[in-house]
Amino acid sequence: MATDSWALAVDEQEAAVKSMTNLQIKEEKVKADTNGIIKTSTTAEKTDEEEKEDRAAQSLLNKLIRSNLVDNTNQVEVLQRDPNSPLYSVKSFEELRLKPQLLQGVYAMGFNRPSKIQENALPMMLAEPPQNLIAQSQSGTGKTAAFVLAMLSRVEPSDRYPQCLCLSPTYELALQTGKVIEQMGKFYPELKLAYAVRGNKLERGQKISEQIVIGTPGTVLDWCSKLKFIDPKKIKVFVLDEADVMIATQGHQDQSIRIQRMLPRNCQMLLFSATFEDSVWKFAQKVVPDPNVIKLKREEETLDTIKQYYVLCSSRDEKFQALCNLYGAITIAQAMIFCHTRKTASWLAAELSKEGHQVALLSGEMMVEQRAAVIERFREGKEKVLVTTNVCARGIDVEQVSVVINFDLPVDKDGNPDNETYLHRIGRTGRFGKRGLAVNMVDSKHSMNILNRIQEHFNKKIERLDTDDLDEIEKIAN
Ligand SMILES: Nc1ncnc2c1ncn2[C@@H]1O[C@H](COP(=O)(O)OP(=O)(O)OP(=O)(O)O)[C@@H](O)[C@H]1O
Repeated sequence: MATDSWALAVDEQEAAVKSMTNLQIKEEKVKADTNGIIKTSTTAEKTDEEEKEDRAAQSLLNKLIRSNLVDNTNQVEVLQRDPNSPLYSVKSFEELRLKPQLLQGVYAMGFNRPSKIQENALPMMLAEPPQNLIAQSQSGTGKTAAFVLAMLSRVEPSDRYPQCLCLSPTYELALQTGKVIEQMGKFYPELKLAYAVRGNKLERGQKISEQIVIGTPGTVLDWCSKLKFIDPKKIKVFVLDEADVMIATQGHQDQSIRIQRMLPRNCQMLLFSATFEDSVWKFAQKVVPDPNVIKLKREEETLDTIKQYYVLCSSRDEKFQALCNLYGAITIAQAMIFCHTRKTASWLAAELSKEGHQVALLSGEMMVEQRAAVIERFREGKEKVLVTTNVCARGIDVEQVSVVINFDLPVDKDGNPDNETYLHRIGRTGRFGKRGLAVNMVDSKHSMNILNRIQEHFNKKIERLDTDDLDEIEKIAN
């Protein structure tokens, strides 16, 4: 499969960033910090809640760091457009009767069997006549691979015009999906892919010959209407990926609907989303007529297998001291330390480094690629401790983390306990029956009150821990 040279340049740039050492990143951070202190503290003093959550960045980050499927034991929920037609599901890729080149591509990617969502979604997407589908499941469950397989199955390589159109919310996400298309289609040398993204300028009056086009709504709309590079009437498969991220971006929703209106009636429409709020569902119904619907619930997080403690302190410095006392015990495994603000996270990482501990800092000020590099190193165990803020670490799964320290307890913007975040931070440590450890730092009456309310909410006792008592620390670590 051919790749445009500019796309290659982006790849190279990305690879260069990925290969940056953590030291470089840390040095950059230090520079940024020093500048920040001299200049102003406005960015540093923002709380987590004030930081605008950037869904596209979060989604890209997840894609960059993910190397395999996330585990999910929930049942897939299927709502058929025609409830009387038989429901097919497959347990192997062979059963799908894919073209041999495609099956080869699937195996070359190391896939042995379909993921949970793929078991049901693939037969539906590949059925004749084509059926429309709305699918929702959390990130990392195999949605991208599923629709890429559907597009590659429907495309006719000898026809030299666009037949499949895929919309992504951002330039970077489009490139990531493009990579999957290239990997899976690598035994199809005649198949070509075009990127309809800003900066990819074509000559006016040109018609593109690539069979698959992936791009962002604005540019795709221009290519279909104003510039007429694509004849929308010839599109057989239309994919709208990351619908929840898409509608969070101003203008994308309208542009997507306008594109969809130009497509022929018999074009297969597929929409994917990691979450399914009402707004996403309304949008999905506008762009996908007569859909089948597939949903896979998130894996539930529980506090059952987690030992929870709190440490009573009277100031931030005392919290730091308590953390240092605990340090030996927590670094037996890998630990994540959560702070409320970027400023505290930077301070804490710097202080721990001064003590000679090797820690990684994940901060909202970093570029997505830098963040991915930090997480990658942490996953590889190059650092055993990761200091971060909640916004930054939301949705990131690092399976081997078994210790979570709440340097600051999670609170919402009104200062009330944020139980959901507490569960999400801690719950991940005890997954798949593994035992986990959570330590909460409490430094005021107010935070003690928050802790009590968290205990009440989950109806689980959080034990007091004395970090000066070495025997006790030893006990919790084992
Ligand atoms: N059947 C499979 N067997 C093994 N690995 C798979 C399979 N399907 C997908 N994967 C891998 O699992 C990871 C997650 O898959 P994919 O990116 O398709 O998930 P997703 O649901 O689209 O996630 P996101 O919402 O973040 O885009 C990828 O590394 C992908 O290569």
